[in-house]
Amino acid sequence: MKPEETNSIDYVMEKASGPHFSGFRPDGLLSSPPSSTASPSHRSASDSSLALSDSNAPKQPFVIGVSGGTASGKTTVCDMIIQQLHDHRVVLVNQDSFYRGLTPEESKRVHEYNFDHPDAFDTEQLLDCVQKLRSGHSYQVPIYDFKNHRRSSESFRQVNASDVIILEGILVFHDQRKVHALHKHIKVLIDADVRLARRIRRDIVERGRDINSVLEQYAKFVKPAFDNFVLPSKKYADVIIPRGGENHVAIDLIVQHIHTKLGQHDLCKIYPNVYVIQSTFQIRGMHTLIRDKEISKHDFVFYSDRLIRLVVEHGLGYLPFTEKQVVTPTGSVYTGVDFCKKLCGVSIIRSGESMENALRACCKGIKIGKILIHRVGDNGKQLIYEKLPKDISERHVLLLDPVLATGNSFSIHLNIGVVPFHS
Ligand SMILES: Nc1ncnc2c1ncn2[C@@H]1O[C@H](COP(=O)(O)OP(=O)(O)O)[C@@H](O)[C@H]1O
Ligand SMILES: Nc1ccn([C@@H]2O[C@H](COP(=O)(O)O)[C@@H](O)[C@H]2O)c(=O)n1
Repeated sequence: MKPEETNSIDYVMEKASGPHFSGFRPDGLLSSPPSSTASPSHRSASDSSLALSDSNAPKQPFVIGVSGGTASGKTTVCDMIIQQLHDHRVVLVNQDSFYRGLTPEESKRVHEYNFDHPDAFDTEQLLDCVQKLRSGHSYQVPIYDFKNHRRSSESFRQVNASDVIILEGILVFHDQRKVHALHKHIKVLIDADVRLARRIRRDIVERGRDINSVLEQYAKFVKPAFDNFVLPSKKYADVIIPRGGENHVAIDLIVQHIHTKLGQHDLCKIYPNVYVIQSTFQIRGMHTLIRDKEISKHDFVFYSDRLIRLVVEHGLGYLPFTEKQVVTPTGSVYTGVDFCKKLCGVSIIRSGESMENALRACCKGIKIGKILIHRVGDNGKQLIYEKLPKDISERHVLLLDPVLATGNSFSIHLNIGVVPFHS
């Protein structure tokens, strides 16, 4: 196929007559969405693309600290960030969960207890938690009850390893060891009178307090601790969010920044309908072989071909199918699927002939209208992105040649991508 034909996707689309898609999608028939290096388990079964990664290595999570005075809107801001990062695995760790439980003696004199002093927290345990999550382990986070000032003895909240860890609390920046564990420091600042008003309402409604005890505690402990411990760390903040959760602009900017840090160059980030096939040792083994400069030509072709077939087979699973019933030789009815015999476009990014041949071989019995080949060089991801057709979300399957990335950094993240149909 000539390079100029790579521009003819529009032509293929226009030529296509009638609806291309049946309402039926074969998602349920596919294996469950794989873990991707980019946004692993958050992809739903209805996400309609896949890509194959050869890197099982867990990425270092991005760790953010959000601090600020009591009732400044820290939790609200974190919730908003988490909502916007829906395509990533994000966990919130509240410093509050690590309050030490009061001894019976302390409980009797609770009005004299300073919950706003750093010693009120089990900082060692909090650091242990952050450390474990950073290194990819899950953690059983305590559940703290503000009404009786104790941790639950039976239940924990299981927090799993994630792409982003958000650590939230009044004194997150107080301990230097915590500060060092964080990649970004965010401070929520809001007028003291607004905070006090919100705290009064919250503590009465949610934390079982009365107005007098809230005001007394505020004057005796909360305000002095804010002045001594919370406010001074403002100078270490990377981002200050005035007006808390009302500040949508600041929150959007933070989310954008996190997206960037998590790897904007992943194809998955650019094309949200791409997802990653879980890499197996067998796949990694083949990638290892084809990258080895000592490999013989015969073996290179052999293993590349196997990889290519894998991606083609996966890609074809995303073509449009309709439900079809057949009668088996024993007379029973089998409900299966049949390919919608409508025109499809299939784009192949940088094809040696092997990819196209594998596709044609795999497509026997399926009418692929046209195969479009996008030739790109293999020496730089930028080139690959530029060459990707802009309309890949519509009406055609796009395959990335697994050999494409051999030897360049792009391959570490993504070797094979299939961007299939959108319904
Ligand atoms: N922008 C806002 N407008 C009105 N109430 C708010 C706003 N942001 C937070 N609140 C309320 O203030 C209280 C404290 O907010 P929260 O986010 O839990 O603060 P923090 O985590 O800093 O203690 C909650 O009851 C919350 O519903
Ligand atoms: N048993 C407790 C524990 C803590 N507090 C107060 O909670 C505040 C921190 O929580 P925020 O959600 O407001 O950040 C802190 O100011 C403590 O005074 C409490 O009242 N009782």
